[in-house]
Amino acid sequence: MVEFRKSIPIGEAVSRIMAINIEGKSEYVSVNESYGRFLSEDLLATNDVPHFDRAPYDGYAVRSIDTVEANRDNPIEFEVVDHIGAGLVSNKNVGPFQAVRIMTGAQMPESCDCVVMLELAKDYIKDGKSYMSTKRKHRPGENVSRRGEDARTGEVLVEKGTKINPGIQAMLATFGYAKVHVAQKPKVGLFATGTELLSVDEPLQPGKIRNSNSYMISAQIERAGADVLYFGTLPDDFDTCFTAVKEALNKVDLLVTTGGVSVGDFDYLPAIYEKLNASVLFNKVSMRPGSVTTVAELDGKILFGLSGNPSACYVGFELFARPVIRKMLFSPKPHLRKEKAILDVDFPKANPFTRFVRSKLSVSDGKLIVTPSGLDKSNIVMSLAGANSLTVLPGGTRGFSAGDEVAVLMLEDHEGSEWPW
Ligand SMILES: Nc1nc2c(c(=O)[nH]1)N[C@H]1C(S)=C(S)[C@@H](COP(=O)(O)OP(=O)(O)OC[C@H]3O[C@@H](n4cnc5c(N)ncnc54)[C@H](O)[C@@H]3O)O[C@H]1N2
Ligand code: MOO
Repeated sequence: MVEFRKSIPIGEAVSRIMAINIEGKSEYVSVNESYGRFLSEDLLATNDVPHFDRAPYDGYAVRSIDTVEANRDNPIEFEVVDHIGAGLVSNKNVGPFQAVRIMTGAQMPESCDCVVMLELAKDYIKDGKSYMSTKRKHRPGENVSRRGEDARTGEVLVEKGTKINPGIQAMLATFGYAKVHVAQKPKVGLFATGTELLSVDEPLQPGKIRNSNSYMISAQIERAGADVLYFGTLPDDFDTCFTAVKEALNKVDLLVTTGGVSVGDFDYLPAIYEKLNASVLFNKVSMRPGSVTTVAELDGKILFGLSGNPSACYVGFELFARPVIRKMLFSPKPHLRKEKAILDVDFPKANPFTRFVRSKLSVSDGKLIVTPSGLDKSNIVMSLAGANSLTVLPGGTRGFSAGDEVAVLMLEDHEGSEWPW
């Protein structure tokens, strides 16, 4: 007798998972190791940037008031009293019609309020002294990079939960964060179940296939920002699977398995959850692919029983496991980014279930266009490589036509452009 399963809408399934009280933890790592990690605290400016007025050009620092009379027919002469490069500070008190030759990045002398660029100055020696002259009137503050123009002390510059990119790396160094608080990477355990599974280096045998889900899901776990603890493959044997899952749970924050969740004679995951006394959040979702996805919770750990069918497995991970990982990484928006796009092909057949079609999103004439990246069946592997998105086709009584506007979930990878742009 096949057990009865009550199918729930995808939104309800996601809500049940996200309602589990599971929190991320923080750790303190060197800035050298922080690229690609997620901030576990807001990033604050610890000083003004720049923290002194400075020259943004090579030139002469002068008092703007001394240039008021300068014009094409009336060059104004300045005595050059000092010469500084970036990193040096002039201690000269610059008086009327005096100048400091200053290089880009150097701190402005106290009494100067503008910089005459080298290109607008003529320099010469007279009676053994250095002079320069300019024919250009300068405004107060002209060619000066002001203290605090880039950032002000105490400003929140980047919010908690943001992935550290090269620009944030620059900020961290700018503010002297030799170490930074980031989210600990959740440890996600992974098993692939199935007696039919061969390893990547084995030759094909009758009735057997190579295990591709482990490699796919490992990459998805890493793309989401977590660490993988790969426990290998398991045969379709209840006792072996039960012991392996039970032991693995002690070592991980989340556990992903692929295969063995349907109603077949060797689909043991549902029975394993029962014997573990885990509370099953759902075991059927009104979606394709991934309808058999079964998710349970035990002692604050979530067990994701993903389908063995590769496309169903892929979609199940992105919709159900990824947001939990991102939540543990403090992301305020843990779900896949949603955009609207124009469908490029017809889906004439109505389907009672919401479909997540592996698809390729591209921009054409300023519009987002989406087209399937291959065959739309749950056992398909090949459509995944070219997929940068999942097209959402809500279940209902009608099909969809080319030109319809649809929701698209983005999978984060962006293709480059041809040259020239
Ligand atoms: N009578 C019914 N049969 C099936 C139902 C149903 O409702 N009633 N659901 C179908 C749907 S939908 C799906 S999806 C599959 C899901 O089955 P399982 O998740 O239990 O997965 P398995 O049976 O173990 O495997 C399915 C398929 O995927 C291949 N596979 C498994 N593991 C891997 C791997 N690591 N790498 C690559 N391929 C893998 C496996 O060989 C099977 O071909 O059930 C339907 N049946
Ligand atoms: O769960 Mo199956 O993947 O609906 O296709």
